[in-house]
Amino acid sequence: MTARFAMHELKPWLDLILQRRGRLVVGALLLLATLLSGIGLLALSGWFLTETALVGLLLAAGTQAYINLYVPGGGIRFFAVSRTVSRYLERVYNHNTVLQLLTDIRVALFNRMAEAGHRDRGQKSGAQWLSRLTADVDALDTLYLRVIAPTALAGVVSVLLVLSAWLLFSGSLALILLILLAVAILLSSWRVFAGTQHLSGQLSDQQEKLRGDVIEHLEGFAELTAAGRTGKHSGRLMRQALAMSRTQARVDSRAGWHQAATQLIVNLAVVVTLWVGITLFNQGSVTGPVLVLLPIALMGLLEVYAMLPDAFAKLGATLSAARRLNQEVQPAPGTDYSSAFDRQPAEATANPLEARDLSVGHPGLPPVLTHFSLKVGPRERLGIVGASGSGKSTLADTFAGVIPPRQGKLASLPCAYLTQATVVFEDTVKANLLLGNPNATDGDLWRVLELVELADRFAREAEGLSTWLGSAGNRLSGGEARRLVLARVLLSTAPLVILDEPFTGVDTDTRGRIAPQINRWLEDRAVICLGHGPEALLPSSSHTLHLN
Ligand SMILES: Nc1ncnc2c1ncn2[C@@H]1O[C@H](COP(=O)(O)OP(=O)(O)OP(=O)(O)O)[C@@H](O)[C@H]1O
Repeated sequence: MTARFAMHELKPWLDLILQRRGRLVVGALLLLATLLSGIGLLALSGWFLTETALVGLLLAAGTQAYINLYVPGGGIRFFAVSRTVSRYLERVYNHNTVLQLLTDIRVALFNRMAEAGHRDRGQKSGAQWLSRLTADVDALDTLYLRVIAPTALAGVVSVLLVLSAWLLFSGSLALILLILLAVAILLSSWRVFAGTQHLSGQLSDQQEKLRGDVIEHLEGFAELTAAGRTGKHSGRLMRQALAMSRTQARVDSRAGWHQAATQLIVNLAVVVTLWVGITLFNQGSVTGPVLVLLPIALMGLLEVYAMLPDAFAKLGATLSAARRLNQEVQPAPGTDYSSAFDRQPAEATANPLEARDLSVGHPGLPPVLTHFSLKVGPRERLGIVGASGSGKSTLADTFAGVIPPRQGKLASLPCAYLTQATVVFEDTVKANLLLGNPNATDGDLWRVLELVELADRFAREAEGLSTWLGSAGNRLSGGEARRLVLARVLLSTAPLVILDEPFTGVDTDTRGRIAPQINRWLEDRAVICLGHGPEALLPSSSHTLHLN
């Protein structure tokens, strides 16, 4: 990846980060104050020790000499205190900034994902989403604190030390230091990035894959155990983990070598400065204490240089994170069918749903149904039946606006949609139901639970409507979970209701009792019900469409 391409991937996120440039500048100044205090402390202590040693030698030789202990002593205390205080403030302030950046990035990401439409969201596993929304976002939020601020700081402090060398020592030493420090910065930043970018990106992909596979392993543990495959499966995970740690070791080794080389160059700068200083001292151009001041200050510079290789070794992973997130927020080419989908306000159309010459299908795949036209009138009951794979759910997803139509025109009033998948959120019964209608009262919730024959089930629980349903509703049976999500959809007041296989997992007797009640509950609304056969539908379908 070229530098320009790298910048292109990072640009939207950098623009976002730079919106807080006031905080970034204050944070960088606090970092600078910490570093300068550290360097000041080292340099002044070195100067002071040398001065006292020289005065001691003079006194021992019987020569009269004196030293002012108070001014340098006060300076050393000042730097010791300012270093602690600025370090503390810098940590608190910059970590606060990073948390604010994290919020900005998450909010921007969610907004842009919402703008980009639904697309093929369902094709990614939960683990992949977890990776996108945590690891990838985290990689971006540390960009400022790990990469931008320390690099800028290393540059500024290096320039200050070069200027000091020029003023205190000589122009030629300043030139040599300028070259050595520039090489050190390039080596610990750009060279590390160039040498680890590919590996670091690979590492981030391996981490995402391993995380997903481990979650899948845990989720499918019962099935794997029943099939006697846990050993083989975990062996595969171990091999993946091993490959990942090998990549990590290669990244660390490259960063380590560059770190060693950087330290060598800075130490070389120290030796050169000392050597030039001794020559100048012998010529009487500098005093002994000033001679040690600059080399020790250069050693203090190592503190910030040491941070760079590790940060730049992770930059490749940050770029892959940015690339993945950019893909998430941009509509994929050829999948923007927004013009074909027209969700009109309730009063704009007489019919809750009208489809004309519609083609439906999943992005990137051939359409499942073509030239499909349909009108659903107010209070109409339409049944759609078809064999497995005939395209019922794809059609329902299109009607509900989850996937855009491939061709044709679709106009629809707002709808309540019961998908084929039973999705129960890790929350209470009440919170799960209120998703269907946030204005529903507790009385409404009990009524709809009564309708789907779950009221007794939750009335028996000590917590009633506040009963916690566990991860993915795992405290419910399959049929109970289905009836709960059905209740959620029934609570909605949308004029159109789409029910995809509403009774999956519900026994025939219960289905026979609750289906007529659902009919009455939805009396005023249009209903599209989809299933494999007529028995899966609501009993009162006014007509039934057959898909092949
Ligand atoms: N998320 C998806 N991405 C890509 N293809 C899909 C996706 N979901 C379904 N398909 C494909 O689209 C076709 C229609 O599937 P769909 O789920 O609409 O059928 P269905 O009639 O609802 O089947 P079933 O009764 O088994 O639920 C199938 O060939 C299926 O493989």
